[in-house]
Amino acid sequence: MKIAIEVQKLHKHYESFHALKGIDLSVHHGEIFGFLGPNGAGKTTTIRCLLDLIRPSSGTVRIFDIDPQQNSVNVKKFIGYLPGELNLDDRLTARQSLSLFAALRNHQADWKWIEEHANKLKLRLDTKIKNFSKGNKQKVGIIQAFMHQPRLLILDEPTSGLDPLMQKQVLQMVTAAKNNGATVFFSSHILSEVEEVSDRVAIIRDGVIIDTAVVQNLIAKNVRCVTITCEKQIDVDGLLNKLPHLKLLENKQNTIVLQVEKELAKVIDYCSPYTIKDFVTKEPSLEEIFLTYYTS
Ligand SMILES: Nc1ncnc2c1ncn2[C@@H]1O[C@H](COP(=O)(O)OP(=O)(O)OP(=O)(O)O)[C@@H](O)[C@H]1O
Repeated sequence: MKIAIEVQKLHKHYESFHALKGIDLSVHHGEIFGFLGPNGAGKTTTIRCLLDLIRPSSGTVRIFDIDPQQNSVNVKKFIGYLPGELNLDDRLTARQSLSLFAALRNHQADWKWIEEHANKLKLRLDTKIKNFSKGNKQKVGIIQAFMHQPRLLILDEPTSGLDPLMQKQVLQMVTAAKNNGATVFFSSHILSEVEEVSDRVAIIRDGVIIDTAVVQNLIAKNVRCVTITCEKQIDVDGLLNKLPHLKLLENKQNTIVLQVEKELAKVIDYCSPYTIKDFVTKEPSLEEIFLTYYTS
């Protein structure tokens, strides 16, 4: 398996604040890798270290086997990067901005591709940046990241500030890039979008990777979300004492919602004396699975 991004024991201190506490990551060639975490978890700090925009306190980064600290210019040539906060020159139009990005990369802009994608994103190329909303500026950032068809896309919250239709377009661009052979590393705190397009996902919280998993495996984990409604009020404390591995998601009047791994039959046995009126079980979304990581 070829590796596109390899990060080992990455630490970053901002003075006395320990923002990254030994991050290990390994992103395979040609995969879409979602980097999930709540605000302040360390996503942007990790991404900046990948691109050598900031230097880690310790640890190593390799991009296609190259150390970005040793070869920063070369590494950036084959990366398309969307920063979390993009600063564009207000005086330029979107078209002029994109021309500038192409010139900085010493790359001939592919205007057919740009115009096609500007259309899809409903971005007016001849409007000045100063007249753009936050979402439209984000679209310029997205196009500049993708437009030279880089081998590696590093996207910091690419759908931030976009409406749901535009978010979908961006996720389609991510998938199309993968289909053309690119590797995509993108951060997000929106679980559903990561679930939709990623092959694998890492969850970061407080500067620590708490899990890395294949999305399909996570979904296929034998975890079920169970909603049970009884005629009488269920003694939930008794249930949780008896089956301590259950996770109680909701408890409203005579209805409880549980995350259950193996104990489904025991839950039904326990609830039977309360006369079960309704019983629904479903696969949990990534959101429900990860909520347990975020809150535990
Ligand atoms: N330059 C800095 N100086 C001091 N602390 C910083 C600096 N940059 C980031 N931090 C802190 O490091 C932690 C991680 O920040 P980071 O921006 O990497 O998080 P994030 O996961 O990208 O969050 P968000 O989703 O809010 O963008 C936060 O607590 C943040 O306040």
